[in-house]
Amino acid sequence: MSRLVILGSTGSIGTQTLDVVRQHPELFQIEALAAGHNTERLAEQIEEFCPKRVVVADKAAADRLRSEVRQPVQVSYGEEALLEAAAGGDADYVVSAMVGSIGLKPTLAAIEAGRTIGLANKETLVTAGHIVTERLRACGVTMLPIDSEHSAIYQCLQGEARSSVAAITLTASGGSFRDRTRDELKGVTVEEALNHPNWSMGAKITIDSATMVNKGLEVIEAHWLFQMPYEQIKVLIHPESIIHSFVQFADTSVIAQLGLPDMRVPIQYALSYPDRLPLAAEQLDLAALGKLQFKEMDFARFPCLRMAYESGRAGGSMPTVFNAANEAAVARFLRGEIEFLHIETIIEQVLAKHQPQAEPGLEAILEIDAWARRQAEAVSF
Ligand SMILES: NC(=O)C1=CN([C@@H]2O[C@H](COP(=O)(O)OP(=O)(O)OC[C@H]3O[C@@H](n4cnc5c(N)ncnc54)[C@H](OP(=O)(O)O)[C@@H]3O)[C@@H](O)[C@H]2O)C=CC1
Ligand SMILES: CC(=O)[C@@H](O)[C@H](O)COP(=O)(O)O
Ligand SMILES: [Mn+2]
Repeated sequence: MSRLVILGSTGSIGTQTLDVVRQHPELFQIEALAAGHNTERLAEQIEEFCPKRVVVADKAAADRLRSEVRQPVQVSYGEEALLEAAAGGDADYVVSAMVGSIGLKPTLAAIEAGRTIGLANKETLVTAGHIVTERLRACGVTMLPIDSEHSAIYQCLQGEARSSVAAITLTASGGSFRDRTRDELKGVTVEEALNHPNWSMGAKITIDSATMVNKGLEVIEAHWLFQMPYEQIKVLIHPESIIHSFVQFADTSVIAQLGLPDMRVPIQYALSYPDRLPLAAEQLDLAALGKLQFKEMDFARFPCLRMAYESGRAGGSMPTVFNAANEAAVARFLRGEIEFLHIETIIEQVLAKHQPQAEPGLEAILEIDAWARRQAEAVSF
């Protein structure tokens, strides 16, 4: 029996993680749940999964939740409580599925406490990859990828010598605007941007997918997860999201992982690794699909991917700035304050203003993250 903490339980990944738990009650038990403000959904999760403790973002949410739940559960709020939930209790596994670099500190707390990590929150590795990987090594903790591309690569690498890997390729759907020219991106609405062709995900990652920032974050995530130089990390457009990613080996062999776009597959793999469990989900039918398509990545069409590679290669504090500027810009777009194309302008301007630091510690990372957000908020159009 594995005892789980889910950070971000009310989100897209959180609820799908609970669906996996629902399918295997004999294997997984919920120790604690953490969420932001969606107390209605959290109350339902408490009723069904009986966690010992739950944490929400602030006092108002905690008060609301206390009035909504009938069964005994410890309800607390704020950062300290979040870190305690990530590290405390009898849990052995923490699913890191909050959105944004706010997930960094609780993920580090879980690592320090020796919990196995299932990582959906890619911003954690992008923001502080050098710190997270050093802490994983020092604490002897395993981190299993949940992000679909990284889970695919992880699966393709099983039993393979790292020295035989020539390159890894992350596939990209192209996002909500993949059939539009840059000219046609002027004036697109939030609603249009949130209409992902293949995946149903939270708002922030769906916008990231449309700007190709998501793939950029994933390139940096792959660099840290697989200790792979950027020259060996490639991106290919694959509109169907059936091949979740693939590895090319020295002997020219290619191993890919395929499946319908269903995040419960990589989530369950991360929870059950190294075993594979049955999952009540639709089967892939290649004959019914008939064909799969691929297209070279166009870096001029998607400048955010170019900026992500540049930030990743520069290293140090640059990926922190890339991520934080994007988070603030996406929030502004979702609030209706800026145009879609302003997201990339903001990232570019904030990156240009930054004085890079080579090996920032955690305090410096948090300050740089906050600085980049302030700069991104201040860009006017
Ligand atoms: N969705 C997907 O298919 C995939 C997602 N990912 C990554 O997984 C992560 C989560 O994505 P997704 O599930 O789509 O996002 P969602 O927006 O659907 O969910 C985010 C979760 O984080 C919680 N949260 C937000 N702010 C706070 C806070 N201040 N304190 C505590 N909890 C907070 C939300 O709580 P509440 O809603 O209650 O406020 C919610 O539970 C992201 O890093 C994303 O990039 C990676 C691959 C695929
Ligand atoms: C499901 C998942 O892992 C997402 O990160 C997904 O990859 C988004 O799709 P694209 O970024 O390929 O549009
Ligand atoms: Mn992904």
